[in-house]
Amino acid sequence: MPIFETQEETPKIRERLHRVGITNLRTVAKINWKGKVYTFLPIFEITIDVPEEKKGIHMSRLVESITEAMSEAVEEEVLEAHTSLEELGKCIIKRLEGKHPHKRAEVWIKTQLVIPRETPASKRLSYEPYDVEVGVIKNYDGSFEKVLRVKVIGNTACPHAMANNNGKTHIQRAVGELEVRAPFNEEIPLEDMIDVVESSFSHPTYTLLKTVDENAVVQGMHANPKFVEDVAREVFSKAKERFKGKIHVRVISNESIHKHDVIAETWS
Ligand SMILES: Nc1nc2c(ncn2[C@@H]2O[C@H](COP(=O)(O)OP(=O)(O)OP(=O)(O)O)[C@@H](O)[C@H]2O)c(=O)[nH]1
Ligand SMILES: [Fe+2]
Repeated sequence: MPIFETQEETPKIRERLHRVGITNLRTVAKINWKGKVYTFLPIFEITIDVPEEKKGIHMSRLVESITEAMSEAVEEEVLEAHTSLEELGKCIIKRLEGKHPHKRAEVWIKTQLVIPRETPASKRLSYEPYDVEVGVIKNYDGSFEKVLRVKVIGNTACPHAMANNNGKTHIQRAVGELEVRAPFNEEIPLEDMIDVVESSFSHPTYTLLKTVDENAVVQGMHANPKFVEDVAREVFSKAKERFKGKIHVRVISNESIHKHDVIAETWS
């Protein structure tokens, strides 16, 4: 049964589209992260451009590029294939080049990193989850850039209430987001980006807290009161110092005394 390649027809309305493809695709990815193989369950978005004279793209070829990159990893036991999420993204685009003509491509990988941490007082092991997103973009000129995003949950103790209530204050969880956009070969470890955000709150949060650890967090928060603006400024200045690229910071504090949140955002 012949297949009619309707995608190859010329559309009635001739407009170029910069991003067409697959989003919300869930699959598995194995990454050799510093010599240890980790399994991720990421959500992928993969797009290419469509020229004005083409009606559509051959969607299945984008999925093939992802699944083949995965199986290549699994078969070759991921010892050299993908040493980072961005390497995996670039490998998928390289596979796509052999499958589907295009000028511009993007692969976005959204997942969680779980990093072992020590609790502040009892020094127990606690596994801390962080949302991360890696975008690999092949521009029309063939250059590759990447966008790295981390989202970290910390807390803020309000300095204003503390100054006006003999040391008593309101404390809330806060979410810090840091994005760095840089040329592909720039060395920017996601875990360093996470450290920059996590060290800028009144205090980090932990999954495991024994009473002695809880005491340390409470003491630490009160000793380090921060506005949402203070957290954003600190993340921004540390990120500018440590990472070469375009920096974007956004901090939202889930205020414990309001039914709304407060936000602070800045970028280079
Ligand atoms: N361009 C386009 N494709 C769609 C759309 N909706 C579904 N499809 C996809 O069309 C795909 C099938 O077309 P192709 O990918 O070209 O499959 P094929 O022609 O058998 O495979 P090739 O020989 O590699 O071209 C399926 O994966 C569908 O998901 C849409 O809105 N636009
Ligand atoms: Fe096709």
